[in-house]
Amino acid sequence: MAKYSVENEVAVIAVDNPPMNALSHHVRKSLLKYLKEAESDEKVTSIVLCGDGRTFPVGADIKEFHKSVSKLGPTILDIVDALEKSKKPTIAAIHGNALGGGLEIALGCHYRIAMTNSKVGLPEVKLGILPGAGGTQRLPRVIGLDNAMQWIAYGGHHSAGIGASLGLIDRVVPQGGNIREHAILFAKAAVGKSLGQRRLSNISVPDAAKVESLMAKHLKEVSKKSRGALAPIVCLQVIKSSALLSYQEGLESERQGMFTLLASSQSRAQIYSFFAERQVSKWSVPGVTNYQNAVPMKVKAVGVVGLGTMGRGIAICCLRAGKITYVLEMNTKAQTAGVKYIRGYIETMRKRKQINDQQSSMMNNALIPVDNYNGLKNVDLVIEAVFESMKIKKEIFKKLEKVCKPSAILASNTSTLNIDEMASVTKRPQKVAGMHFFAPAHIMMLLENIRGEKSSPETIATIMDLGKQMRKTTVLVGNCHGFVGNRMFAYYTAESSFLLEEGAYPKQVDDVLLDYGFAMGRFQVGDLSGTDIGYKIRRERGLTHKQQPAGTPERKRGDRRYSPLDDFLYEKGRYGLKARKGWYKYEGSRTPIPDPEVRKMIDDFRKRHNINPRHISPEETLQRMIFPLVNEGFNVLDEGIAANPWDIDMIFQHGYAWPRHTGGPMYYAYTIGLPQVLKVIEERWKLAGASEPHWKPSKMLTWLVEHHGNPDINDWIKLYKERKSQPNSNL
Ligand SMILES: CC/C=C\C=C\CC(=O)SCCNC(=O)CCNC(=O)[C@H](O)C(C)(C)COP(=O)(O)OP(=O)(O)OC[C@H]1O[C@@H](n2cnc3c(N)ncnc32)[C@H](O)[C@@H]1OP(=O)(O)O
Repeated sequence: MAKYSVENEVAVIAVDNPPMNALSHHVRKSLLKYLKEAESDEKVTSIVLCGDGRTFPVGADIKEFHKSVSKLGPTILDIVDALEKSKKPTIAAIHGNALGGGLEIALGCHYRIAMTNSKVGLPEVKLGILPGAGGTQRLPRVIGLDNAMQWIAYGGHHSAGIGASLGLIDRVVPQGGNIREHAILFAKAAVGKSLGQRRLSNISVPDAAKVESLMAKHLKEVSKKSRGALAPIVCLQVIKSSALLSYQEGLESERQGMFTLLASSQSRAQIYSFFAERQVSKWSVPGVTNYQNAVPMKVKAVGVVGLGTMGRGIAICCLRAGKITYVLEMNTKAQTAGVKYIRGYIETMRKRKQINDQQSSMMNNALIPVDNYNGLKNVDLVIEAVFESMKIKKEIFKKLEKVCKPSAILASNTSTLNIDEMASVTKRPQKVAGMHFFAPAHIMMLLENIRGEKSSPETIATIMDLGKQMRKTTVLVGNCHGFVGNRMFAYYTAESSFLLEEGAYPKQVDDVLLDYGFAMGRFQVGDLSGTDIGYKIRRERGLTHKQQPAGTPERKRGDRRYSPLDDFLYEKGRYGLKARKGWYKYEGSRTPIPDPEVRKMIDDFRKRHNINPRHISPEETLQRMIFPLVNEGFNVLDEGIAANPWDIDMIFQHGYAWPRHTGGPMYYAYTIGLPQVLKVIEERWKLAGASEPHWKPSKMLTWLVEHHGNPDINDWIKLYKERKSQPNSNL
């Protein structure tokens, strides 16, 4: 709804639709009604449009998309038109955020004033759509084509100050000012002034002459940054119309563009992702506890054990979240290097204006290096971040048990190992959990939190809350080898090496993944993170080529298929980008170049094993990489290791850079259709057999297909659990 009042001859229309004042159908109706009322009231001389509560409208109601209610009039465009056509000056009074359709109605107003700390932007591209209420045509007319392309094709939020410097915001109201009062004064002063040039649809695009070169520049950038995504490209094409066509023709092109994008599976996937991101914080452990009833502990001081790459990144996350951060590293050289890195990073953030001087000195003061376990006696929570070895981790947990106060939570940053086994060496298993950060920890958005069998509700609530304070997408999962992300990802990696054995080369596989939308292929990523990482993990598990007793078949571990190609690569000193050679070679830049030496290694291997290389199609490559991972995703759901398919999808989007426009592996499977996915998995299982158990069709996937075909992704868990809980379900 909206609220209407008249103050000192100024009509004030305040949108009132908490929490974000989204422009839902009932809001649009009420807005248009009050606009007409203000227009026809002779006592009203000008009109202010604002938001009640937290913010100016943040856009269309995303929940209405793909539903018939979104089409019910009046549309946002009807409101924008009414505001612009008004004979009385209209002023948008912005506080909080004016985003998407919210900014578009502000663009319909003749003037815009904004609080200094408010943000403006057209982020629709992130939902796989475009600004559909004239924003693609008005924004370039006011801030120029180049800026509008940048704003719309990337969907960033911008400060009111930037908006003012580009002519979008007419006045910035300083901190502490009352936006409504300022707007009323502004509106009074605007009465009687000509509105002709204030109507943005009347003016022309200032840098229209540069349209072709700007198009080329932005198209190149978006194709690199959002590979495979449709929306940024359609946005650019539609913005181009603002420079070449009349306003009305441009609007028609916007309408067509919106139609195309709304019909695409990409917009559905991105809208799903928007809600999934928010949904994961509403965690629950069925029958035990959930985000609403568990109370987090207050965490003032955190300890980080180990100052390697992970420890450093985690310490930065803790400092940024305002924690006193004790970093324990007993090796003096490693400690000096680690502390230098952290302080250097704080300085970089200050220089980039991500933090101010005061925040920088607070973070520096809060960083406390210690060189023995006693130094951790006052912390509320410790995160162990040492090498991935159960033996070492257990020793650390025993020491922590002795020195840390009884209330302290002991967490491990393990990426694969059993949390319960670590908890078993302490007297406080209820206070033990996993906090799996992804490298580089201070950059990657994901935190995969692992609840142990005995983790208490308070412990779970505390690690989830800490993730939120670190501004990470924080997902709660259960305990098993590799948890959710690495357990599923293992099959993606394994299949990629099997593809090399059978006929593909690294670039061929990577190209398919790039076409799918990944920013980097599997082998490029391997080189970037270092081929030594995987090797050390396999060595810890006794799997590497060199650890096998004589006579062990090269391509088997136990009764399972194994590809030793990754081991051979490492043993040749090809550690990846840092060694300038890995799956690719690197000559003076980070550009991967296919290397004949790697090709020979693969060819020799095939000859030794009498493998006749065959052509592997892009379709087969993609299916072989993604479907086993999806199949394992269903096992993970079946076992309750992940609570919902969107938990898995968020792990992959934020931890493994899975292309957002596909929604993630589980949503992608839903888009393809579960019956089709199952068919491929079943065919492969027949071919591969017991030595490749990752192709064994998941019970949950099979049951869903048999009984429901391709049910809505929101119903998977409900349908399956209902059936599973029935007696004699055999599930
Ligand atoms: C013919 C078509 C014509 C015009 C089309 C226009 C297209 C659009 O306008 S699309 C929408 C564009 N706007 C956005 O994408 C902004 C979306 N919102 C956000 O980015 C954030 O919510 C935020 C405004 C930056 C605030 O962030 P934060 O403070 O972290 O709050 P959240 O947890 O994100 O949100 C709280 C709560 O509000 C729900 N919500 C937010 N925005 C919308 C929305 N536009 N529509 C519906 N619901 C929205 C969000 O889901 C949260 O709900 P919970 O139930 O509490 O999880």
